[in-house]
Amino acid sequence: METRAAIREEGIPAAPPLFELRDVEFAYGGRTVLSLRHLAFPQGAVVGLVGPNGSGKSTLLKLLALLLAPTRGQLLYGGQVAAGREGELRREVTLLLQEPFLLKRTVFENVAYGLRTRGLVEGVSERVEEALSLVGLSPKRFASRQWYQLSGGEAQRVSLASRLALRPRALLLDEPTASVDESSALLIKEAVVAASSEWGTTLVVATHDLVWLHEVATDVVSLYRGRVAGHGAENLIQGSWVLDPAGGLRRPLADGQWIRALGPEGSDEPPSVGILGPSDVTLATEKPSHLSAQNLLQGQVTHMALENGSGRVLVSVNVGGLLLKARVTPEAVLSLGLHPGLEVWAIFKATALRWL
Ligand SMILES: Nc1ncnc2c1ncn2[C@@H]1O[C@H](COP(=O)(O)OP(=O)(O)OP(=O)(O)O)[C@@H](O)[C@H]1O
Repeated sequence: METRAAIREEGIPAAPPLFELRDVEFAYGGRTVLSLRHLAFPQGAVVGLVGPNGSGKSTLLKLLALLLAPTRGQLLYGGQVAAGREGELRREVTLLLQEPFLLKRTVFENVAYGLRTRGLVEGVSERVEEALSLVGLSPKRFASRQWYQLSGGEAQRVSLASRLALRPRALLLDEPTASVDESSALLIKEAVVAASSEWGTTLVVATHDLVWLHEVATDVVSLYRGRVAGHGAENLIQGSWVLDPAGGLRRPLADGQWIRALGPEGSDEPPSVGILGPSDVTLATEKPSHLSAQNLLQGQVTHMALENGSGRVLVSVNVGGLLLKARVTPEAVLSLGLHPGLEVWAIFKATALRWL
């Protein structure tokens, strides 16, 4: 079956995903923190990893970077098992951490280091200059600076430049803009998107910058407690689910409204997180008079972003302090006159909520 799925109609074999995880588990000291049945990252894709703190994003990136090995299951790279090929693959895959790590040398030496360790002798200066320019650092002004003569944002950009200089096949980024100022963040985002479009670099980015992510990502993997909660902008509705006297479950919102859901079958304990797909949420600008859906929540549009993967618009609505995302067509945005600040009704069925 799998072989057939990998063959396109015209008989040309489809390229295997750059990374593929099959029944992968990872445990720290006996505690399983990742459990992934199947996950594939196509070549040239821009994949976002989202999820609350501790959901396993960094651990997954370290597995992809071949810095950790699965406790169980298989990681495939380019269709072949990665185990045993780590040294070779680490030349193609590079990970940028949240905190910049620089050698105690000049900017030039930092960016050139990886090229030299890979045996490149010719054209090192050109590659360093190209990489520095990509992250918005003038080679003239910065190449000879020492590592301690940089701001946090500049240091992170040098760190990124040292990876871009390698023209990696896969660039893995762990919250690359979390601890830098806005202008550095913009330059970092532009540089990684340029790497993807110029060299076809596969990007996997863990970030809380959802607006940017939905603009550039071809797929968004939502993690929760080490499992895939869904693809795309899933709403993870955590905490405080209680039994509803009218049946099912309900969760209070700060403004006195309630979300209603049907509980997972066969469980006496209220679950901790409900998953609601943004396509299951409908928006209305007037309160509907006839309604079969059990959830009718009043809120305010806070922001809107074009979702690169689907061509739809993700509309974030603040309902009683909870940010709920709805996926709507561009036509619906126009016909409803949606814009930030608008009061709307978010509508979804109690049965639309899934449980992890
Ligand atoms: N070195 C470690 N030793 C033991 N447990 C760890 C280690 N690193 C992470 N963990 C645990 O593994 C789980 C997943 O952590 P991970 O850092 O991958 O999550 P994350 O989604 O990247 O979180 P954050 O958004 O806070 O960076 C958490 O429960 C965390 O406490």
